Amino acid sequence: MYKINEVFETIQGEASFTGCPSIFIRLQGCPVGCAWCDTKQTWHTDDTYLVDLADTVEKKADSDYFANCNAEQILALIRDKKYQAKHIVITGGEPCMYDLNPLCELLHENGFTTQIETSGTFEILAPSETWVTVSPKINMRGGYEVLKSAIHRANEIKHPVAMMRHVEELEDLFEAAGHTPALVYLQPISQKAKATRLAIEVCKAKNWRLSVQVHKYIGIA
Ligand SMILES: C[S@@+](CC[C@H](N)C(=O)[O-])C[C@H]1O[C@@H](n2cnc3c(N)ncnc32)[C@H](O)[C@@H]1O
Ligand SMILES: Nc1nc2[nH]cc(C(=O)O)c2c(=O)[nH]1
Ligand code: SF4
Ligand SMILES: [Mg+2]
Repeated sequence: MYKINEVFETIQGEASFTGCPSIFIRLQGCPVGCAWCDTKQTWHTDDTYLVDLADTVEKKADSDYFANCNAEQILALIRDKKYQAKHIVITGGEPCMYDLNPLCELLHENGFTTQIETSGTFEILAPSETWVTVSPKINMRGGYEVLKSAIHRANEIKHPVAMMRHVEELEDLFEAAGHTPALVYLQPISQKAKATRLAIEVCKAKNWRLSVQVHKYIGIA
């Protein structure tokens, strides 16, 4: 069973797939606790907040209600909504708290591509065709070993930054993992001007890329 916080169709606003029409599946539950997290409503998994799957579709505002369902029910919902997007982003919360193989395999069999957004603090259980965006949460839950293997699996890194220390921690992680992925994005935390300036300067210096959460600038989900 997957706990679904919300399902909606939008434009991917972050990293390599920016601009790609996408169906977002936001899973409930995250024990990592980033102070600046923009989806704190997904942290808990208290079943007193259970609703029907239909009530998680295109929520008008962030809420901590969620539905329990299986992969077939998610596919049926997406079919029913007649969404045009062929790319599905599974985010959270922390989606890798779940085994994502059954869900991604079913979506692939039905002609969708999949992407997951993960903190790298849990083992990544997803097919090799799934595009994995790792946003490593360093010195948080899970420990360095899990994070290091996530760096090797990642198709891209997307690292939230506000201070130079965040950049240094990322470089230390690449060093410890013995691997620097080809695609490294820096994402300013909460659109702060100082964080954005830092990200721009570091991207130029290291030939990394900038990810600015386009959806927040244009006011879409
Ligand atoms: C909400 S998280 C959910 C997926 C997963 N738990 C993770 O952290 O990757 C989705 C993405 O948003 C980023 N993010 C969360 N809050 C942010 C903020 N205030 N500013 C910039 N990026 C943020 C995360 O680092 C991650 O890349
Ligand atoms: N448009 C849009 N793009 C996104 N990319 C990653 C998101 C996330 O919350 O994981 C997100 C999101 O919430 N909305
Ligand atoms: S790991 Fe992701 S969902 Fe969890 S607190 Fe951090 S940013 Fe939020
Ligand atoms: Mg978001």
